[in-house]
Amino acid sequence: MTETIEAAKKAAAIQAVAEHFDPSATHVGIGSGTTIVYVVEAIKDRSTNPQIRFVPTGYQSRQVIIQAGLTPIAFDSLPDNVMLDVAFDGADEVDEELNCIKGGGACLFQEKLVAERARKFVCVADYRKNQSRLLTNWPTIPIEVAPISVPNVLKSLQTIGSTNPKLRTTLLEKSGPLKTDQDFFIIDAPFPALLTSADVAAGKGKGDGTDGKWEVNRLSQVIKEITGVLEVGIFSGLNGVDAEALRVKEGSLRTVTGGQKPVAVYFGMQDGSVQVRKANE
Ligand SMILES: O=C(CO)[C@H](O)[C@H](O)COP(=O)(O)O
Repeated sequence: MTETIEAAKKAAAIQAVAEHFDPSATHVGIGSGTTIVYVVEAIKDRSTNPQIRFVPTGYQSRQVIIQAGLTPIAFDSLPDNVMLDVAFDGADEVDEELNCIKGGGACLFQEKLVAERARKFVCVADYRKNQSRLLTNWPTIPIEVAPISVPNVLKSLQTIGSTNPKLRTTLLEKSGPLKTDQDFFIIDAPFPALLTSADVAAGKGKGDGTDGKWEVNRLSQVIKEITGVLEVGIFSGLNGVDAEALRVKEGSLRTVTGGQKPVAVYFGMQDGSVQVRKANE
């Protein structure tokens, strides 16, 4: 089982890198988790530009870059006019519209910053993450919160329909809440499976939570508005390519339009094949 999963992650990583990593790229975002390790290995095999710099999404991600003999650069030292050519990351669950749940490994805030800064954001995952709706197999939405706000946020989440949101603790329960790279906490909030925007358009629900059902984007916005929430582990909205097109059209700031959704997700399957889900297909 573990061997099949690891082989699936590796196969997906190799194909994603072959199709989206240009060896002449100058700046590349690197996400967090176990799958990203295979992505970095594949990049290392292909990279020909000694000047290339890798932007990590946290401590673990930075270590993966360094251990591969590649050069990290901090997100906040990127010059204003520099976009990442591409960013790769894992995901905990992905729906039909390429909305993702992330944060299973307690990284989500820096992952979102990096995804939004990339011209192309590409996700790599194994078959367990491939679902038609979010919260099918993955049980909760990870939410990064300021420690002092935990009771308020838990109460607000219950008000909007999360049955039993919980503060994430370390594996050793006695050592208390798990801390993120920002020294914040993570709350894991269960909700019923989320509607896609197509579900709402097709009249399968309003998606505003009134009947207990939330649409992905609506839920993400409502959680983000709770005081004390730094970031929500739902990556939705536009993908980087569409966000860039809108930014150019409107002359607006990139961060206004977002760009958190991947342009493509590579799923390593149980039989060794790779299934690719792309935007606008
Ligand atoms: O969001 C993340 C970390 O917070 C990871 O990208 C996500 O949890 C996937 O991890 P893995 O590749 O180990 O399955």
